[in-house]
Amino acid sequence: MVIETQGLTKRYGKVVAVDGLDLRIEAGEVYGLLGPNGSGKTTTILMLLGLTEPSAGTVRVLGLDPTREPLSLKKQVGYLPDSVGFYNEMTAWENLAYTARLNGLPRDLSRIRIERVLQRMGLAEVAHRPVSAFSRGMRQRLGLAEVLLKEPRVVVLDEPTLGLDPEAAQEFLKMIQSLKAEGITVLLSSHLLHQVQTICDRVGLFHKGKLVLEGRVEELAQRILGGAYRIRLEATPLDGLVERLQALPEVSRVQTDTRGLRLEASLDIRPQVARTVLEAGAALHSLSLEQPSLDEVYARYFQEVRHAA
Ligand SMILES: Nc1ncnc2c1ncn2[C@@H]1O[C@H](COP(=O)(O)OP(=O)(O)OP(=O)(O)O)[C@@H](O)[C@H]1O
Repeated sequence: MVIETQGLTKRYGKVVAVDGLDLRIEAGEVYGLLGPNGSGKTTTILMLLGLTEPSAGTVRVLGLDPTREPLSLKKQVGYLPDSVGFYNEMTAWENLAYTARLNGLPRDLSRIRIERVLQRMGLAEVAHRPVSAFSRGMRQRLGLAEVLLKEPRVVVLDEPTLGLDPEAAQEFLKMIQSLKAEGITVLLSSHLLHQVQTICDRVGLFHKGKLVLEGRVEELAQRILGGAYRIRLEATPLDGLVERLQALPEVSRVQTDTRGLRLEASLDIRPQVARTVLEAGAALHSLSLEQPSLDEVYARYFQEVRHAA
């Protein structure tokens, strides 16, 4: 087990930021800590890194106690905080060289590694430009390059896609995923389930400091939402459409609301939906894939729990 916590708890006065967390993450896993603002993700990360001390419970990362052995831990665990600070007037290369020096890397080795990480993060061409000219996406990639300089065994990323446009976010997620191929264990936090679900092996959903749901993404989406895909459409007239759409084998439910129809389906069947609407003689005004929000997953989860009780 690369990361293991038992009963991990952090209190700030009366606030219980993290409440009795039992987390087990294996080598080479990409694990997503998910949850709304204030649910305890950052506090958990800080305890895993030894940057804040637990109020109760135990933490082991690579077998080390982060509070007692912070230096050994820091050598093997890379951390990308939600906002990375660079020296703006320095170039990407100079920033990395500075970090390498702080990490005590010999000059020759540091040169080789800097080349490698810049190349890998797609920053080789801008290596000698000042960081002040970098976009948020480039800064994040430089942040990850910096983390990879020490060739860590574990990488922890706090809200890595925050503030990135969808394309930059996808690109960055792919880079994170590529770490897995090298056997690096990745822990990332996010409140965007739909964004991270493509790269995580497992996710844990936080709610008020507690891990309320954990598992493989497909299982969760399938289990909690009954269908991984939400399709929204506007068409006129709606008469008879609900029945026709309901009859599609992939569709598990159809709902009408003020904006039109909403389907849940086991696959992305937008082409079949379009065909069905047109065959019904209706006009199709819009058709899109809706991503389930994390709140919805929670809502459904609690509904299910109540129902079971
Ligand atoms: N240093 C602190 N002092 C007091 N309370 C804190 C401190 N840090 C966090 N908290 C509280 O602990 C709870 C969990 O916060 P945390 O930052 O871990 O959540 P989060 O899930 O990371 O949220 P976000 O998505 O906003 O980053 C919140 O209620 C927060 O207000």
